[in-house]
Amino acid sequence: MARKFFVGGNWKMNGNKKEINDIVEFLKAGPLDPNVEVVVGCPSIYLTYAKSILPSNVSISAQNTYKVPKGAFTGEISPAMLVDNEIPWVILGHSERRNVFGENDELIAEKVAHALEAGVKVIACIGEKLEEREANKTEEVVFRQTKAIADKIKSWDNVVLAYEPVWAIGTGKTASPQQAQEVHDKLRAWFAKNVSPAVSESLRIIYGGSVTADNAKDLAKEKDIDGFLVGGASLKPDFVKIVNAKQ
Ligand SMILES: O=C(COP(=O)(O)O)NO
Repeated sequence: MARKFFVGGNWKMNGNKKEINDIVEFLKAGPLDPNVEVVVGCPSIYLTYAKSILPSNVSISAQNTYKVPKGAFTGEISPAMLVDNEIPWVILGHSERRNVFGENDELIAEKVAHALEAGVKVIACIGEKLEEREANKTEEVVFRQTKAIADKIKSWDNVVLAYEPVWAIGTGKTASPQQAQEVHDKLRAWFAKNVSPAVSESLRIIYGGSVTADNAKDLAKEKDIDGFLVGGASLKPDFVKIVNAKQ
């Protein structure tokens, strides 16, 4: 079964209503490859506003949720609140949640499990730091991060896995197609051994880390790269070229 190419935009803590209007305009103008699933990750406060003006061929994602439906967790939002507002996706485990806000594998896995149980689809992020790659620990790290999630969830049907090497995020130092493909291939082999051959084959594993209109086409040619999670470049019209990288 062919895996539908998936391109996520991660706006991070960026945007205001005017800038969101501008983004929506270039998404509407496209034209977006109809064979690509496009999802934009929007700051929580703008989710319902952005959803109300996005074109129908672009879906929307939160950038984080907590691990329980409700309670005394000041500042947090829950998957139940996303469902209540018809927000279908959430990004979880982003390296900035891990390294800036101190989220560990266990918490991220609990968040992923709870979001899926609540009916929210998940872009689950993993990736090694520069010092871990330089110490030849890339596989050890991404397998550990992935296993933590696999140990808590029953199905990968509503998960897209984003491999985002931390050393490539926001740095302009994109992983080469070979570097990214190598890790995606190892991850797919990990799923075949530790989850199932069917999940290994059907799971979309996308790459994130300084993806641009200039490098997206070469990355998209790699057989185990099923799309992208794009930060900075998702705020600009070139994001359309990244969506269309397979054309
Ligand atoms: O964090 C990222 C990637 O960000 P950049 O494209 O800006 O490297 N995606 O979630």
